[in-house]
Formats: sequence, structure tokens, C-alpha cells
Amino acid sequence: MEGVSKLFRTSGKRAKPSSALPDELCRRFSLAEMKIATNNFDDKLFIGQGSYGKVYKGLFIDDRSCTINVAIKCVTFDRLRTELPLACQLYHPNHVPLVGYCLDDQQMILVYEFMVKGNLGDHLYGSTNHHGPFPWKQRLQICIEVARALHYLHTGLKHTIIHRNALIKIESKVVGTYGYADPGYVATGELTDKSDVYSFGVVLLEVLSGRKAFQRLGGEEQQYLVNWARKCKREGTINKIIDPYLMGKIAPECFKIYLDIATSCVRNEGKDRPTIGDVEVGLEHALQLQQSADAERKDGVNQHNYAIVEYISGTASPEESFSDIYSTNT
Ligand SMILES: Nc1ncnc2c1ncn2[C@@H]1O[C@H](COP(=O)(O)OP(=O)(O)OP(=O)(O)O)[C@@H](O)[C@H]1O
Repeated sequence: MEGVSKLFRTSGKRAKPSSALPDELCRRFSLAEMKIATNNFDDKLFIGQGSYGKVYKGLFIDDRSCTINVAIKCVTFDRLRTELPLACQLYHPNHVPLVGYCLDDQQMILVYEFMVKGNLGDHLYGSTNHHGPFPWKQRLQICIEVARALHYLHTGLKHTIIHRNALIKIESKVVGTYGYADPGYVATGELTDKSDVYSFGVVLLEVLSGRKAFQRLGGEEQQYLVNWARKCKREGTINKIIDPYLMGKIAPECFKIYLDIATSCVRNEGKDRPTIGDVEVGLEHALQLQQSADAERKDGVNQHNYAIVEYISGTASPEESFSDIYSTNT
């Protein structure tokens, strides 16, 4: 790397801010600083393709001469305009902190703190999982943390934010990540907090199955995880969707609740889905059930040897569901 840019949060000459952008809340970087941090957008520092552009790893030196890694996300102007005013006001332990942004004639960039452990998908999907086994309780804990972050976004801020991890509405166009989009939103263009609940339900199914929300299977064949899970649940073959690594490791009582939560979240009608608060409570309960079951089985080798057949017989029917138990829905 040629050099590193200095990261001063409170000092340094700033370019004139655009009136709509919150320069007092986060740092505005110049394109020159972005180029130095990424070694002129060096391919070696490319870390992934976002929905709006490339993402690079960047390097800064702060005012105490410490090295800071950041994720430098190239975006469109619309994306910057939508995300920046929100992201710079979010303070939650489960939300990746925004460091700053760059707005230049040639390049719009959002700068986030770098997540050293990668994203959830890196740990989940078989072919790209370089991190070793991903235990069930750890997966559950992560889901709880994500539900908390979404709950904060839905209720903790003055103005409700519909998180655009999966969805965003820009200039009346419906956009979103394939396989996660609420069918109601796709049909009507109306985005609600229940659209996020749907997308989160898809993530819960990914966590259980270790598979992507949408997969091309070769030729014309493709598979939506939601459709497959629904079919398996209907046919009483739900254990087909469980990540082989998790087979026998999930306590049946925990599995039942988790599956009910996931399938309630992906119901076609938003009004039939639970609120994210209900989902959070339900997932916490599922984790408690798993912990209690594991504690009872503390008999060494058999600690995680739950009967797989119970995953099927213990599954609730689509009518009898988690949201009937936990619902605060009106
Ligand atoms: N803060 C970060 N730290 C480390 N890696 C990151 C960070 N942000 C993004 N990445 C990586 O960059 C790639 C693309 O990022 P991401 O999925 O966030 O883009 P995106 O699809 O545009 O996001 P979004 O769904 O929010 O629009 C992914 O591989 C992700 O792991």
C-alpha cells in the first residue's frame, strides 16, 4: 500500500457540505483520501460486490497513530442520500457504525467500520464457509441480536425506519435483494415494518438451512428457500431443510418454536406476520429452551444427540403458530 490517510473526526479541512447532508454528525472525506485508503481502489483490497457498487477494505491512521480498518462502499447518489442521514444517527451495539462518507463528482462512498469476522453468509453457506463449524446456539444468539437491532430501527427512533438490508424504495421503484423481498411490497410498492419481518424470516430460514435465500440449481432450475421450506413443512419433511451440520443438535422444543417464528415471518400477508418485538421475545425463548435441554443432557458424548424424528412430529401445523402464542399484533 502506498500510504495511509489520516482519520481525524474533529479536525482537518472539510469540503463544503451539501446542504442535505449531515456533516456535523459524521466525517466527510475527499476522494483523494479514499484513494489513499484503498491504494487507488486496488483490486487486492476489493472485498465484495454490494447491490450498488464495489466494497473495498480501506486503511486509515487516527489521531493517536492507530491503524483503523474501514469498509469503503461505493454507492449511487440516491443510495447515499437515503442511507447517510439515517446511518449517521443510529447508535446501537448491533448496527455497524458509519464512519463517514465521500461525495464527489465522480464517486459517492459510504465508509463503515470494518467487520473483521465477515458477514453472516460467510459463516453459513457451505461452499464459502472458511470459518469452521457454526454452532446452533451461536446462530440463535446472532439472530436475537439482529432482531434487537431491527426492533430498535422500528421502535427506538423517532421516525420509523424500514431497514433496507433487503429493501429500499427510491423514486417509486421497487428494489430489493433477490429472495428476501416481501411479496406484498413487490406487488404494491408499499413498504412497511412487516416487510422487514418477512426479510428477517428469510434470514432465519437461511440460518437453519445453511442455504441461500435464492439459488440457481443449474439450467432453468431455481429455488426460493421460502417456497421450499413451506413445501417441506406442508409435506411433513421439514428436516430436509436443516443444515446437515445441525442434525441432532437442536432440541426439538427449541426447533418447534424457531420454525414457527421463521414461517410466521414469511407469511404472504403482512398483517399475519408477528411484529419484530414478538420475534425477538420468541427467539430468546427458543434459546432458553435449547440451553435448558442441553443442561439436562450434560452427559458427555450424548449432549447433542436429539431425536431427529421429533423435528417432524413436534412441528406445529401452519394454523397453530408462534404468533398466536406471542402476538402483540393488533
Ligand atoms: N462493514 C463491513 N465490514 C466488512 N465487510 C463488509 C462491510 N460492509 C460490507 N462488507 C462486505 O462487502 C460485501 C458487499 O456488502 P453488502 O452486502 O453490505 O453490500 P450490499 O448488498 O450493497 O448491502 P446492502 O444489502 O446493505 O445494500 C459483502 O461481502 C460484505 O461482507
